[in-house]
Amino acid sequence: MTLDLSDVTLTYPDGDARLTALNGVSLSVPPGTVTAVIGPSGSGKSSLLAVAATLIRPDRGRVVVAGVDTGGLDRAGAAALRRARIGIVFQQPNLIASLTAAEQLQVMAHLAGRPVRPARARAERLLATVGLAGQVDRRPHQLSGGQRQRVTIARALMNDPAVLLVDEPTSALDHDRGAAVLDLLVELTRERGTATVLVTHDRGHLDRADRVVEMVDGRLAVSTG
Ligand SMILES: Nc1ncnc2c1ncn2[C@@H]1O[C@H](COP(=O)(O)OP(=O)(O)OP(=O)(O)O)[C@@H](O)[C@H]1O
Repeated sequence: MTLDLSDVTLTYPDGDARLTALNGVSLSVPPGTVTAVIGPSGSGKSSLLAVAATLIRPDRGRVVVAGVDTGGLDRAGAAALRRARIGIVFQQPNLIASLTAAEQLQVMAHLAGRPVRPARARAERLLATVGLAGQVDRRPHQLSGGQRQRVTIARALMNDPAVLLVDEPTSALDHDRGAAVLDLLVELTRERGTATVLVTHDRGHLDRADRVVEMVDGRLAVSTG
């Protein structure tokens, strides 16, 4: 498995007590597959992604990314693993206003310590893959909402991640554009062999996923497919 969470428990401080956001969650995601995570607001979906992304360390349990047990990493080690092996697409396209689409991707190469100039060609290829061949030199304000989300998907793939974590990618899009973005994510997952986890409220698109799991009150309640 490319992504393995076993018996993960995460709590947050809550006044004098602790709030349990994840309660003994286990999830394994094979390469080249999409696991959709659904569940009510506050059930722990974003917390699950944050733990898988190594952005938050769980209180208990194991998170293994591309064969690396992240429990043994310090902050710098986790950040390096994240940059090299994990692609993240957030709900809102968090692009840098002053940079062109290609430059948004080149920054990722720079952050991973790779040379920026050769990254240009790779950025252009990836943008073409997500249907933005003609938009590489446009800045975010010159792109539609769907195009901006495509830039963030291409950016997440820039360093060839093993794990792709996607939080509500269609929430800002209408039905057809949302469907197109999800089709693209499934296609890229198959082509690149990423272990993809997709948090979504949108039950209309679930048939695209290989598996659907449901979070309820910090637990993985139902698993289908
Ligand atoms: N930084 C934090 N500090 C304290 N409590 C938090 C923090 N982040 C989340 N929580 C709490 O943890 C629980 C799970 O939150 P989480 O954001 O993971 O849920 P979610 O399923 O992603 O919700 P939504 O669908 O509304 O985004 C909630 O009760 C939330 O209030």
